[in-house]
Amino acid sequence: METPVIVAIDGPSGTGKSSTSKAVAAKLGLSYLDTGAQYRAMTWWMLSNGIDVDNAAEVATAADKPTIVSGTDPSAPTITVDGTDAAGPIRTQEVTAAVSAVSAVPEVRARLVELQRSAAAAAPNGIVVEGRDIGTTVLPDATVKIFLTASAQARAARRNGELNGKEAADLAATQAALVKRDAADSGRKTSPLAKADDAIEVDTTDLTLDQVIECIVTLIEEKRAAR
Ligand SMILES: Nc1ncnc2c1ncn2[C@@H]1O[C@H](COP(=O)(O)OP(=O)(O)OP(=O)(O)O)[C@@H](O)[C@H]1O
Ligand SMILES: Nc1ccn([C@@H]2O[C@H](COP(=O)(O)O)[C@@H](O)[C@H]2O)c(=O)n1
Repeated sequence: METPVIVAIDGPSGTGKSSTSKAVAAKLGLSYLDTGAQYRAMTWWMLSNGIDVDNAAEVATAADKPTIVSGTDPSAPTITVDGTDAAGPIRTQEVTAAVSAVSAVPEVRARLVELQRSAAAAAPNGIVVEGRDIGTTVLPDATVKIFLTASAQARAARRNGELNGKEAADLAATQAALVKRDAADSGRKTSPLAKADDAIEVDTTDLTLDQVIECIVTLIEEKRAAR
């Protein structure tokens, strides 16, 4: 049997990590894990349980309380918190605004990194794991490490495109929010958003999603062939 392939995909917000990772995993028959969804799930639980997310000590004490379970099928990824489907609630603005503070707390990271490593170890054919510190901290021995980037303008336009005219989104405000979250994620002490030294950087600004997927599938296949 072939050795499972472990793919780490990191990068700032809105660079295409989720869309790309799901498609690459589906194409190659691998599992898929969205670690951002786990930090969001932890944040949602904190907000729902009256924890002051700006009080790191309070967050640290509560970090081992919620039971967070991620389903790793790339065609139907799931996330539950204490048995409740959290896929919708973790995408609210309230959670997005609070998640960087919660994810900066070392006790939160320790708890979730353990879950992430267990998911990778349990994936029968291998896994694509996306986040901010997968290549640097969670899976430093990953077979392939990718660091996705894109200009802040392109990322904001992509995010606004998701709204399909449902809301009159202000492009400048979207961009400012993305840049603010990236700064918080890059500036924290524990496992900041960073490119691993051995990661391949792919600038997606002028690439279509299909081109990015193809590029990463090719990189993985080349690595596999060379093993
Ligand atoms: N290369 C691309 N060209 C155009 N649109 C793209 C490209 N890649 C992704 N998108 C779109 O950009 C949006 C953001 O992508 P996605 O959610 O995959 O990014 P992300 O890096 O996972 O974001 P976050 O870190 O905030 O969760 C989605 O609407 C997606 O369809
Ligand atoms: N490995 C990771 C993944 C995510 N985070 C934090 O979660 C936030 C939400 O991530 P999305 O991918 O869903 O946008 C992100 O802004 C980080 O604060 C993390 O710390 N480490």
